[in-house]
Amino acid sequence: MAIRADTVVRRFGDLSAVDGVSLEVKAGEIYGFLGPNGAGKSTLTRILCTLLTPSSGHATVAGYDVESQPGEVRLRAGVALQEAALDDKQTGSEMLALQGRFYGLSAKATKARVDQLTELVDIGAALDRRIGTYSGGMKRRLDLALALVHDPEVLFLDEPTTGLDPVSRAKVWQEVGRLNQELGMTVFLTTQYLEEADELANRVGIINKGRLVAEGTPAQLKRTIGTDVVVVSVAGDPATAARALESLELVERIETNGPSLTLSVSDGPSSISPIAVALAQAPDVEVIELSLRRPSLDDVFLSVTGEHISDPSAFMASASAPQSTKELQ
Ligand SMILES: Nc1ncnc2c1ncn2[C@@H]1O[C@H](COP(=O)(O)OP(=O)(O)OP(=O)(O)O)[C@@H](O)[C@H]1O
Repeated sequence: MAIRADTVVRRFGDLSAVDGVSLEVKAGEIYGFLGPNGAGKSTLTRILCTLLTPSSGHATVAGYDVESQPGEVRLRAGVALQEAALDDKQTGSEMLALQGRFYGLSAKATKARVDQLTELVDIGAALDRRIGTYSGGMKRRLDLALALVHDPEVLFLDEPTTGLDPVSRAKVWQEVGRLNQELGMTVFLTTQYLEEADELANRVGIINKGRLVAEGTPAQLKRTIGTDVVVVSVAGDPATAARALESLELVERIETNGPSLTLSVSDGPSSISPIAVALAQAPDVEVIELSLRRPSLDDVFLSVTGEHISDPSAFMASASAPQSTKELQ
């Protein structure tokens, strides 16, 4: 097992940022740790990378205990955290060489490794420029290369694409996929982006308020929601609309979130007209929007927590995060 967490708790004062998380990640897997801002993703990642000790519970990485054998873990783990510690005045090559020395590689071995990595993370041409001139996407790729210098067994990526534009994001996805497929590297990736977890991860753990609330392959998780999802927005009382829909046999589950109702149904196309008729008959309810789609991981999150993962406050928080205008090029 590449990663094993057993009832890990981390408290900050009265707050349990990680509240009894147990999970296992097999060698060669990409595990997506999905949750909104403040859910506890970075805290668990830091524990697994030996940067923070758990308040209780145990964890191993590559078979070594994160508390009693941190040196062994660090030799086998590569880490790219949200706030990359890059020195703007150095060039990419200088930082990579320094990282090689830090891990005790000879100059020759470092050079060979850097040649291999620059191809892998597509940063070759920029390596001899100062890091201060890099775009946000290039900094992330350099940070990824730095995490890979010592050829780790397990790679930890904490929100690797937050703040990146869609093109840079797709590039990071491609690289992570390649590392996993070509080198068989185990990847533990935290994200607040549903598509990222869906696209990259073999298995996803959903974390909310420090607890693991659902786990499975993206397909398994979505299957728990039903075959199709109908989303209805209403003016008037959503509870009245929900009551009108509850009596329909074809509706398996209803989640109400503000004026919006998310219905799980087994057969979407044939559910639309009975749903529209039931809503038309409900007193003081006006339908603003009615749409049909396939289930997403957000529907899974909504069904286990009662909230959307992508609520506006999450977007506000990420918009004001350090990676803003300058790095978005
Ligand atoms: N050093 C600390 N001292 C006090 N509270 C902390 C500390 N680090 C994290 N927290 C709190 O623990 C909770 C979980 O934070 P964490 O950074 O792990 O969440 P996250 O899921 O990674 O969110 P984000 O996407 O914003 O990074 C938050 O409420 C946060 O404010």
